[in-house]
Amino acid sequence: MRFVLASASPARLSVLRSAGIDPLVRVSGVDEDAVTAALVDPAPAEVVTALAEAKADAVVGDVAAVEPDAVIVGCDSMLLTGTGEIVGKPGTAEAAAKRWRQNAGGTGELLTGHAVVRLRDGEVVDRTSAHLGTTVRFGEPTDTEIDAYVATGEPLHVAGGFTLEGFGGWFVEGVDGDPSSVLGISLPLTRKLLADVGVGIVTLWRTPNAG
Ligand SMILES: Nc1nc2c(ncn2[C@H]2C[C@H](O)[C@@H](COP(=O)(O)OP(=O)(O)OP(=O)(O)O)O2)c(=O)[nH]1
Repeated sequence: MRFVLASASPARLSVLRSAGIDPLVRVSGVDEDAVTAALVDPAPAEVVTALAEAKADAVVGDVAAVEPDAVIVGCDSMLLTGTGEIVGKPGTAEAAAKRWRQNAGGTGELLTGHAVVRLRDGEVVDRTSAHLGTTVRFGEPTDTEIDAYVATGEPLHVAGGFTLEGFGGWFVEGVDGDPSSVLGISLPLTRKLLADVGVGIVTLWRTPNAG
């Protein structure tokens, strides 16, 4: 059975590879704004879960044609700020700097939606989804540090404008909860969701002597 990651995220791919999975990557190209706009007064967790489901569903046809027996995993991460705002990737240097000035010294909750779709003989036979929140405690970078961090370009393209394991790590005091979920995919939650559709994660691990 093949593990399919319906994501362009290098972080998600790295987390999975480090944990013994060599996914087939299929980028969904989902219009996240359109999916979100179709939701009626959604709670933040509903937004990330709906987006994860849309991403997984978007690649079912392509995957079924090449891997009729597969599990497809889609994810979406956003930051629920201390002021109750749900934000994605800053996209610009100005937005990233502003995000850090607002985050500094406070906490936020990094929400990651997860969706799993199981294919057998090219047909969807099961699906499940859930979200996970991880509390992030932000440090207090100086203006000089914020400017330098933004100048790396890193915060522009990640949810909430920070990373745990990259340049952002200097400015994150800690997390309460699953750190892999902050990187973009929760390993323990994905393990549970795979079990819910009858797939044991250890059956998907690369064999020890694989090249
Ligand atoms: N390396 C790293 N990336 C992070 C961290 N926190 C969030 N991210 C990344 C993971 C995702 O790539 C991105 C969140 O954006 P999305 O969930 O929309 O995924 P993305 O657009 O990257 O790809 P996708 O929509 O799944 O094809 O932020 C972190 O601590 N470290």
